[in-house]
Amino acid sequence: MTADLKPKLKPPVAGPSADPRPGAHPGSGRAPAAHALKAQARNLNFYYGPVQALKRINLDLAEKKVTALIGPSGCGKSTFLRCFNRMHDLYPGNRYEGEILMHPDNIDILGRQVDPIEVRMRISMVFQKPNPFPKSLYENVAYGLRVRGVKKRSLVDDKVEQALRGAALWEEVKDRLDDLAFNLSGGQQQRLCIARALATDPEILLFDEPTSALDPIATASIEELIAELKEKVTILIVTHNMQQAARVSDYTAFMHLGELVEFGDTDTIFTNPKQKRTEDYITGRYG
Ligand SMILES: Nc1ncnc2c1ncn2[C@@H]1O[C@H](COP(=O)(O)OP(=O)(O)OP(=O)(O)O)[C@@H](O)[C@H]1O
Repeated sequence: MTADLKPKLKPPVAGPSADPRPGAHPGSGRAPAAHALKAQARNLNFYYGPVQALKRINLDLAEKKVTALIGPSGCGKSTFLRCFNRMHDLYPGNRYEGEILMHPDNIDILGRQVDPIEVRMRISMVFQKPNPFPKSLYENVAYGLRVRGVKKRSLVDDKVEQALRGAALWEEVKDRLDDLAFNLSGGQQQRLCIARALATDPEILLFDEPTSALDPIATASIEELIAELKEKVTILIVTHNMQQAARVSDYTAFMHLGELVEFGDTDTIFTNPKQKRTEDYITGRYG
């Protein structure tokens, strides 16, 4: 554990669930006991000032698996995702209730004493539109390391190469690391943002509709990359594209009006949902 992330000790969490039926109740998103847990949202409420955007969300993230968040526009997917790296702290009036426990440390990452900057090192985010900094490729990837105070050039070089390899971009850019990031194609820029997110060795990667601004070929390469990345990291992805959720995820959570309606393994959610609202959504009856 990193020293800055001071643990707020909680009683040990006794396995994923006493209830073996994932998503058996609205608001219950428990991963099957077969998988280790990386994080758990517990009774999570979130408010934008007076507006409650998340209502008692309970969701488990299985370690080194991909969990997709689906649901109609405005249901709270991005709001939920952003709780995981404390993005909402940047705006006054936003308020969390409940917990997000990160394992194995069992730390509540929403705890006041936990440094949000350190949370963002361990839980990195990739946004909808590629958003590289107006800097060189090298400096984009090195950014998080510099924030962490890593100065040794050889170490930064190694980490930058490792992250670019991890994002399947190294071979394309290794001879032009000093070029401006904006000179890359959209798909390359998104992979650069993934490399930037990987450079600090995060344990969880958050993707907020990472391919919605990309063409089908670039989309396919990001989806392939997600399949490779889950060997190393736990992934939570928001997507509007249900085929994408079905292709890339192991688990799917369906949200509606700020609630978690149903959670389960992706095949089951798409072929045999238990809740009518889920079925209506995946069959295109609304949303
Ligand atoms: N900054 C904000 N201030 C007030 N309300 C907000 C803010 N951002 C989002 N909301 C509200 O919170 C609710 C959830 O929004 P959110 O963006 O999380 O939904 P979403 O499921 O990600 O939607 P989309 O699929 O359209 O991106 C919506 O009712 C939205 O209007």
